Amino acid sequence: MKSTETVVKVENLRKTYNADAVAVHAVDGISLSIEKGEFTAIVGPSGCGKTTLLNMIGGLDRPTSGDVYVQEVSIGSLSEGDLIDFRLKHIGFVFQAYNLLPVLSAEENTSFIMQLQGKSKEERSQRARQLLKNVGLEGREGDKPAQLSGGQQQRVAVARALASKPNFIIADEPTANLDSHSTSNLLDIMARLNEEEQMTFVFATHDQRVIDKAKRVITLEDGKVITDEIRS
Ligand SMILES: Nc1ncnc2c1ncn2[C@@H]1O[C@H](COP(=O)(O)OP(=O)(O)OP(=O)(O)O)[C@@H](O)[C@H]1O
Repeated sequence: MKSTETVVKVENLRKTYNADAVAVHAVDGISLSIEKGEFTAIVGPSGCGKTTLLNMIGGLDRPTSGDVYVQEVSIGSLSEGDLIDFRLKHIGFVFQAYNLLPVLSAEENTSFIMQLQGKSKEERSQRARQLLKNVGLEGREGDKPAQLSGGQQQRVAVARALASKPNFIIADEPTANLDSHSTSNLLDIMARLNEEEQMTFVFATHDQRVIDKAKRVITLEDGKVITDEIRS
């Protein structure tokens, strides 16, 4: 039997918003595990809780109750400062809007997290260049985001997410702003990183092209998991 390594475990997770005095159960009692090497899509209609779930898994938002374990650390029990350090080391993020720093070059955007981690200039530069090469951006290291297409910017965001050698990458609607050519290029890169380096990806997506590539599809409705399908 294939051995598995759990990278994320979610236990009875809930997030309730009380906007306008009406309780919205954005995530309503979800328990699941993500294993190393998964390529998982979280899907479901708008408002079903995908982003809220991902934000709690990534430690960007705190649950109302329940817990998230990353590499067996209960991230809910970390102080704000420790959580920031933990995220930097263990979790990579790719967002719909790329979120690159406009004044920094592709290489500087990629190496920024390593700078926060105190890595030497030489190590940062070497790794950033290698990562940009891996996402097909050799020769564009000095370009600022405005000089790159949306697809190229998103590939810088993937390189940046990989920079800290995270345990997994969370990608919230990463293809929402991309044309079909850039989407297929980005998906091929992420699938290759998944196959060759066992990098674990968790997507929130509406995009059928992402869903078609996923090895596991978790469907949410009203903050609950309604199906969890592993594909062979
Ligand atoms: N900060 C907030 N304050 C109040 N309600 C919120 C907040 N964030 C999310 N919600 C509500 O929680 C529910 C889940 O939202 P969420 O953004 O997680 O859904 P989603 O599945 O990611 O949607 P989409 O596919 O449109 O991005 C929605 O009803 C939303 O209105």
